[in-house]
Amino acid sequence: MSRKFVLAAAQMGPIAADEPRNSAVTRMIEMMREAKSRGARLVVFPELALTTFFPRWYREEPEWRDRWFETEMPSPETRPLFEMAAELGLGFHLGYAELTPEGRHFNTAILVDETGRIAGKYRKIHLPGHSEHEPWRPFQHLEKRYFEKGDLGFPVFDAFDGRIGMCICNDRRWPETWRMLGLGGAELVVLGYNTPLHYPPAPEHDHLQYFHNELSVQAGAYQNGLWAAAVAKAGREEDCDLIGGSVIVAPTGEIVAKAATVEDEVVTALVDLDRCTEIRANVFNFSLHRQPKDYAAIAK
Ligand SMILES: NC(=O)N[C@@H](C(=O)O)c1ccc(O)cc1
Repeated sequence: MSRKFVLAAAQMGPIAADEPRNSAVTRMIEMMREAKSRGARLVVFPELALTTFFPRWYREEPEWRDRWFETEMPSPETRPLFEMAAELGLGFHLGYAELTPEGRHFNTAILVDETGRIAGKYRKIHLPGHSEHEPWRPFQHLEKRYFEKGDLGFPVFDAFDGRIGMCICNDRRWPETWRMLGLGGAELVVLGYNTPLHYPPAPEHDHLQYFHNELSVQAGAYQNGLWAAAVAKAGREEDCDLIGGSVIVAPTGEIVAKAATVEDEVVTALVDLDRCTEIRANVFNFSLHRQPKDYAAIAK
């Protein structure tokens, strides 16, 4: 049985603060049709894909925070994505802000299969930024204020005839994320990001933002012998420039597709999950070559 399929990365341009969810959903549905017309089986949307990147603002009112969160999935506004998935036979990955019935807030991503069923969920573990207002910054990065650390670990799901893992944005910079997913048997890792071009704590690194994105994703893919798709919300969003550069990366670490704009843009690649063994049976054959007894400090 061939385990080749077309994977689509659906980069999104900016979402304005006053852009309603149904507008973002309409943009996504258009990209689902585009992905399907190119033969895709799975389309990957960014982190927090339904709204603007609200952690850039400090506001104390709980009602202000909660308006960015989804209390159900699907909801009346997001159901069209699920219906389109089932109609087209096209799975998707979606990042959104999740408010649970118990009142917990997470930065979440789901994997939806070709029948429109939720096949997996992940809640972001490496929350970046800060939790208090820092007025010296030109914009805030308050993920540590508005979200709780994810509580689901790094799960890997059986879907698309393979093993699929997820992570979210800042998680991609951490080798532990990729190794946990690799140890879970992931053959494809999908993720979305909102990465500002300007990094206020170390502006001398601003010119490295695209490089660090590729460096992290290519290393994660190669060192664990898996495919990866990293998908941006990009462009000038409410006076904050976000990088584009969405990529699909092979288990060899090679970039096989890359977005060229900072707008809504679909890029596709033919992904053969069986190619993971090129790496996993050789240089990164975990059972032959890993030395976990010497890695104790990593888990402390
Ligand atoms: N949404 C994210 O997780 N974005 C992060 C990233 O790109 O890794 C990030 C981390 C620190 C910053 O000051 C800004 C952005």
